Amino acid sequence: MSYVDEVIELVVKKNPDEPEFHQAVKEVLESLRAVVEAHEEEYRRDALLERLVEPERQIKFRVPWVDDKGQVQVNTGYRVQFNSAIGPYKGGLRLHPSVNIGIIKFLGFEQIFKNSLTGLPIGGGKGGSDFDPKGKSDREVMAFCQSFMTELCKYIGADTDVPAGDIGTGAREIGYMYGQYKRIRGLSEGVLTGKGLSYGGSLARTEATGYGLLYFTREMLKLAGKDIAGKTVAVSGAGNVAIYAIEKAQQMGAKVVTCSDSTGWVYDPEGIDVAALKEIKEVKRARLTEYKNYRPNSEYHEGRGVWSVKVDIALPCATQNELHLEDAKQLVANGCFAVAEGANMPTTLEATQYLQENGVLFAPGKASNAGGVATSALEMSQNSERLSWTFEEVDAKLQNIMVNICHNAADAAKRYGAEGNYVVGANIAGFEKVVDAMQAQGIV
Ligand SMILES: NC(=O)C1=CN([C@@H]2O[C@H](COP(=O)(O)OP(=O)(O)OC[C@H]3O[C@@H](n4cnc5c(N)ncnc54)[C@H](O)[C@@H]3O)[C@@H](O)[C@H]2O)C=CC1
Ligand SMILES: O=C(O)CCC(=O)C(=O)O
Repeated sequence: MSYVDEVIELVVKKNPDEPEFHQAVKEVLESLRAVVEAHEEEYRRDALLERLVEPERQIKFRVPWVDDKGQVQVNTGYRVQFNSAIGPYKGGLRLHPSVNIGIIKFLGFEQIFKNSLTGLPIGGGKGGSDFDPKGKSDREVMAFCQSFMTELCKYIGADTDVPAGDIGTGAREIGYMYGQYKRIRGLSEGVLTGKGLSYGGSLARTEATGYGLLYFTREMLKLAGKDIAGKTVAVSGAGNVAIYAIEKAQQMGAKVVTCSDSTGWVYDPEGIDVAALKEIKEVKRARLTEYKNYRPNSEYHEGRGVWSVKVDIALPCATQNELHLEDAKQLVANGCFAVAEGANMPTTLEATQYLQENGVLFAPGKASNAGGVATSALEMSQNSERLSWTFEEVDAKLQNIMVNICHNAADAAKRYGAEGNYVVGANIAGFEKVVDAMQAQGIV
């Protein structure tokens, strides 16, 4: 059996009931076959892949808090510090009822390679809790965040582990967590990113993941001799990534006709009204059913269906495994020629394979959504030098980083005979730097 297959089997055996983690490991290791075969003796001797798939540390903790009725609630908190070979652990905190250790491990594993691709010195980590901020009062969210940080603060710091937002964790939650960290540790330091602008946040961090996705997509299309202007686009999700992806796509001259949340989706033939979407989701924290009040000619449908619309480009920006094989078939049948992931692992392995086999340009999230964490690293730099850069400065660096990631992934794919395959290219380019750092630091 090949070394790659042995390690995949080991991961499944050692981590039962963690299907998302298995999926992420499979996707990465299978695309690294050629690199691993070229260094097999050395990697086997050093148990390099076994070390890569084993988190350096997993922290799991109780999060008790009191709801508005005076009832004590108990959630579970997690932080997986996966790999610090190239820098302090870096990655978001997900607050969603579906969170479990397998989901945090898949996200932390992906984060290692994504962070490496940014070219900045950040290692991979991820955390979160099964707490659901939906429908909670501000006071309840604050009570949860303070309790969560009371435990988490023992394990993080500006030079050790720097969490940020993810699903369910936005500016409000980061603010409450930062306040509690400072109160307990007495340190005003860049321990979290995605902070508010009044206390150390970076301009353009809010927009960064969505904007970065479009900078990457535009470059990938350019390398294929295509242009984004004038194209029709389907976006899923209606959160931080989706909103700013829609905004930037429209600034680039494309028309985005869909968005979705966990209960339904919107089709707006005239193009999504971003101002309305921001008001519904960022201000009112309401459902997409409200969208029709702003745009009477739009349609709202219960359930899923974004991928059934005829578009040129698809940008999944909601959550993992939201684009299935049947959706991929429908997209191809409708003439879609590019799919770029804004979310983490939104496309199943079978759907990815089908899209690639049918000539669709496919950008994996670890490359195309890396603009968020890259800008978080820029926020860390600003915090360290106690300076704030302008929006234009940060945005220019972000554009540069996304263009570089696109070229590095394309070049790595070409080097290993897989021209045009951004999954293979991103995994190889991300892996090479991490492995180099791990080998240089000895057996740790
Ligand atoms: N916020 C960031 O900077 C980054 C986020 N990501 C990824 O992007 C994705 C979206 O994250 P954010 O926009 O930050 O979160 P968010 O909480 O702002 O929005 C998430 C959106 O996805 C929808 N959603 C969540 N679960 C769903 C489900 N099971 N079915 C359908 N829709 C669902 C929600 O209704 C919401 O519209 C996630 O996969 C996240 O890991 C990746 C890189 C950076
Ligand atoms: O900004 C960060 O540190 C983390 C972003 C994140 O969680 C992600 O890239 O998935």
